[in-house]
Amino acid sequence: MDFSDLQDRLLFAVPKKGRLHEQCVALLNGGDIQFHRRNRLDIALSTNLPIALVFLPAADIAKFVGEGNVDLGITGQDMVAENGANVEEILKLGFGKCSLCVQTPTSTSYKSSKDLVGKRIVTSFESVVGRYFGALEAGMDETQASAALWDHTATIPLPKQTTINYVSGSVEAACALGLADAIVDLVESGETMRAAKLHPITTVLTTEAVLICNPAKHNTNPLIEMIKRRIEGVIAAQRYVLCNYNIPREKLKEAVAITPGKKAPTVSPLEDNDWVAVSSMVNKKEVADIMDKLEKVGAIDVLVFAIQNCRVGN
Ligand SMILES: Nc1ncnc2c1ncn2[C@@H]1O[C@H](COP(=O)(O)OP(=O)(O)OP(=O)(O)O)[C@@H](O)[C@H]1O
Ligand SMILES: O=P(O)(O)OC[C@H]1O[C@H](OP(=O)(O)OP(=O)(O)O)[C@H](O)[C@@H]1O
Ligand SMILES: [Mg+2]
Repeated sequence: MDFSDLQDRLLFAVPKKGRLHEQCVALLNGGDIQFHRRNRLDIALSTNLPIALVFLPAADIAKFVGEGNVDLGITGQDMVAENGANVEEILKLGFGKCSLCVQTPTSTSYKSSKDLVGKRIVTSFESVVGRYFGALEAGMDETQASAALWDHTATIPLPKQTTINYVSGSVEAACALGLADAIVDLVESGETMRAAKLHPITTVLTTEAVLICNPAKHNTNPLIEMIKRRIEGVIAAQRYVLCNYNIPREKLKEAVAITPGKKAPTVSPLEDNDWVAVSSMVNKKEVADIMDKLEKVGAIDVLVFAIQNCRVGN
């Protein structure tokens, strides 16, 4: 493969490994973006669309999209902040959710991030943490310092009193090894933090996986909007199920209040005039509760179907 193979193709970067990789591949499959990735090759040409998939470390994707080397990508919002990348977030994907937290040993009594000004911090998020402590040193409170991370126009001085040291992984080990007074790293379940005898002091930012594009490219290539709609459909299909049931006409209002649907449920007449059939999308997580409620108001033949794929209104 060489440069000419990529011409006239939309370049779409996805994490090559790690936490976001599998779910990204599931989105590509669900959206019928077909590709064959040859062993050890990080670029795969789509076999059914004018797209080239570029498999990159999640940490680099925001930078490549921001600088226009690739058109579209999936990465974490934390990576967008860390790279200070000028990208357009076009869709939140609902996975890779976690928080970037300031953490200290449980044996210490620091109460807030302000207490850590002048101390030694170890992190993989050198830029975000530098700006965060720079903002604290400049007199901002923690909420203002977090907000300033997303403000491209804010000029934040580098921290002068606080020492920020970079490590590429296993950040939680730094305090026990005597390298740091506090660390800043991602927390999801909290298991890693607790195992290292750390506790959270402040949340610097919350993050999830997002579809991002280069701002100059969004309106120039209709494929970007098409991919966004396809991925939205896959996510909605994962999130919702279709619930069908029969209900006495006189109870319809109560039942519809339980299953209002995305826009409105479909109500169809039955041969028996006293009854109607209802079909409605419901949130998968709430389905058992909804079925209990439907039964209580007199619904019968309640059936729940998985949705293979869908397109829903916004
Ligand atoms: N524990 C977690 N729970 C949810 N999302 C996470 C978690 N850890 C990381 N992420 C998200 O996934 C992104 C990529 O993290 P990942 O750990 O896959 O990258 P990495 O650390 O560079 O790779 P690896 O850990 O394989 O070396 C992060 O930027 C963040 O948005
Ligand atoms: O709150 P938890 O559910 O325990 O998840 C948080 C951990 O997950 C990530 O690490 P990862 O597993 O990617 O390892 P790494 O440090 O080598 O990147 C992150 O850096 C935390 O260490
Ligand atoms: Mg990791």
